[in-house]
Amino acid sequence: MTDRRHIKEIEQVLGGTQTGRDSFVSASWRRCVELYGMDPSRNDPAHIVTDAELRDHRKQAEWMIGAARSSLQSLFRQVAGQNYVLLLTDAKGVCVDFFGDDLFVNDLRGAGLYLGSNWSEDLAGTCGVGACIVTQEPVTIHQDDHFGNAHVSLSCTAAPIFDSLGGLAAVLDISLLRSPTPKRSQNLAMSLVTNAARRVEMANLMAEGRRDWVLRLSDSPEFLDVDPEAAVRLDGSGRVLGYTRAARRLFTDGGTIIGRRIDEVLNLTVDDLPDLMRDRPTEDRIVTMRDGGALFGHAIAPQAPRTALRSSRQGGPLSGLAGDDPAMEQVLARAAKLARTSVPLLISGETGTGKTKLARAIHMVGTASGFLSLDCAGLSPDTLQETCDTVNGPTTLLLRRIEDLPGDAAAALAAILDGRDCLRPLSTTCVAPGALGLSRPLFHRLAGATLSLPPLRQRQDLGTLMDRLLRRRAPDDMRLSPSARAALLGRQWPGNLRELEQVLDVAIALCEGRVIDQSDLPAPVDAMIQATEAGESLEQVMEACGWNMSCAARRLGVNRSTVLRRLRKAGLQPPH
Ligand SMILES: Nc1ncnc2c1ncn2[C@@H]1O[C@H](COP(=O)(O)OP(=O)(O)OP(=O)(O)O)[C@@H](O)[C@H]1O
Repeated sequence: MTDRRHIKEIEQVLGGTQTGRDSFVSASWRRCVELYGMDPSRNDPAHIVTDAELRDHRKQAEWMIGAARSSLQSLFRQVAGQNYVLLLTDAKGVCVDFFGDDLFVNDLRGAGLYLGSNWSEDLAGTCGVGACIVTQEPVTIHQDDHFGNAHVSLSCTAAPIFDSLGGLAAVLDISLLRSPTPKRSQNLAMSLVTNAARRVEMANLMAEGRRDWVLRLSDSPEFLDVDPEAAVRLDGSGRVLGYTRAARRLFTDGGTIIGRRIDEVLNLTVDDLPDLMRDRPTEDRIVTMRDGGALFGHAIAPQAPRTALRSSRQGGPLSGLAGDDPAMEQVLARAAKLARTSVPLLISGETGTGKTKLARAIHMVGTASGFLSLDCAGLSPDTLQETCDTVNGPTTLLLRRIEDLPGDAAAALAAILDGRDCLRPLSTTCVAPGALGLSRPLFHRLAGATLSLPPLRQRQDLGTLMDRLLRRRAPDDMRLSPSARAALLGRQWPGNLRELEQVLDVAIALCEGRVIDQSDLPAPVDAMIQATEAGESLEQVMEACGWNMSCAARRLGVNRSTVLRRLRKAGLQPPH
């Protein structure tokens, strides 16, 4: 487009005519004339700050340059040989870092695509960086989208980078000196630059967050651990300390995000974060949102000493494991004191009492930064050795179900523990410690102290645990009817907390409305086993239940319509 046509189009846009330009371009042209008093016919050269000013800008942006470096390098490798230039500018538009082909340095410098150039809109007119700073959104300013004639050969695609408090910190720009005419030729550049900006925000949040929980979130399980979409940094009570831009989508009301509690928007509290750590399969780390959506979560535990989480009474992972139960209080108080030592711990209790969960919480409160988890059943000495060879610094070694450890692996374990002081074993077992049958040397290397978890039927905090699990696993306002609650409180729970979780999951799935009733509860495992063992016929069950469908359904562990169907099939009818 000639200079004259470009100027004419700007005049038309100012006069209110739609010329087919993107609206954010027209808005920027208007600002250039009406706000900054610019003249499109002037051929202003690039604005370059002085060396002293550049030093100041770079110094202020030092942390961002550090966080962005590796993302910029990898982005530059991706576009190598295609004549793209990468600019990192600060929030004022001054280029503080630069990657370009040395062959074109003079051309790039002349066009202002270089260190120290100032691309703020009030100086450079409509341009990628300037428009991005004003709109705080990714933009492509392609060729004659630029306001001044000096820049109309450029194509610039820019994405904002936000600091963890939500303020604009920098702009990442990818530019071409000469590009194909269609604007859509830059769609790929847009996707590259927005992804790179997201990674820079993530790197920055991770670098800040070593003393806090970080919860990373992704729509798809494949990318969760390698390239998550969003992240929040949380304090010990689950309040947001920092976030990446993409995490704004969680807080849809548009208010301030810092200081908000994560359980306002997600069905989890900070006590649930250990369940989202990397030792769990990705598919199991589903986080449901209060609005009904679901995401995959990856929780990263604090790495540095966490003074705020030291005792179970002060909040944190240990206190979240129990409500008001005297036996659990004693176990957790003991665990809190032992957690920060390097004493090997043996945690015993029936299946599903929460031994693994307690071990993770102890790791969280302790000082070791590394965490390894192994199931002992079928563990080979080679796998054990290979896993322990990855250790680099103080590490917790969680050994699940130590009673199942094969003999040859037991010998290897004793040797490994002898050779590596940095490994702290936390073992779990369903067998009483005295009956474990481990060799004496290995026993002493594993059980410096023991912790014994009570079965759920003996705990006095069953009601609190039910409420917490329901809040975590069910939609917002789902609750238990008084009779369902009483029925659950009266059960024996041979499968302990695991069984409780499963019973609630079934009830939530079967419940039609918002109130879980007795008929939504699966039959107690014991009753099912007894019914099968006693070989009760359908008729006997019906008689025992006074022909009450709901009662029979519960006793058989099926729903009412199944009972009805079976009755019809068996030709049974209630006695008149
Ligand atoms: N205090 C708790 N509050 C809520 N849920 C819990 C609690 N403790 C454990 N759970 C849940 O119960 C289930 C079983 O817990 P965990 O795996 O820790 O038990 P375990 O004693 O190690 O079981 P096993 O001996 O069978 O391996 C898990 O899904 C866990 O999230």
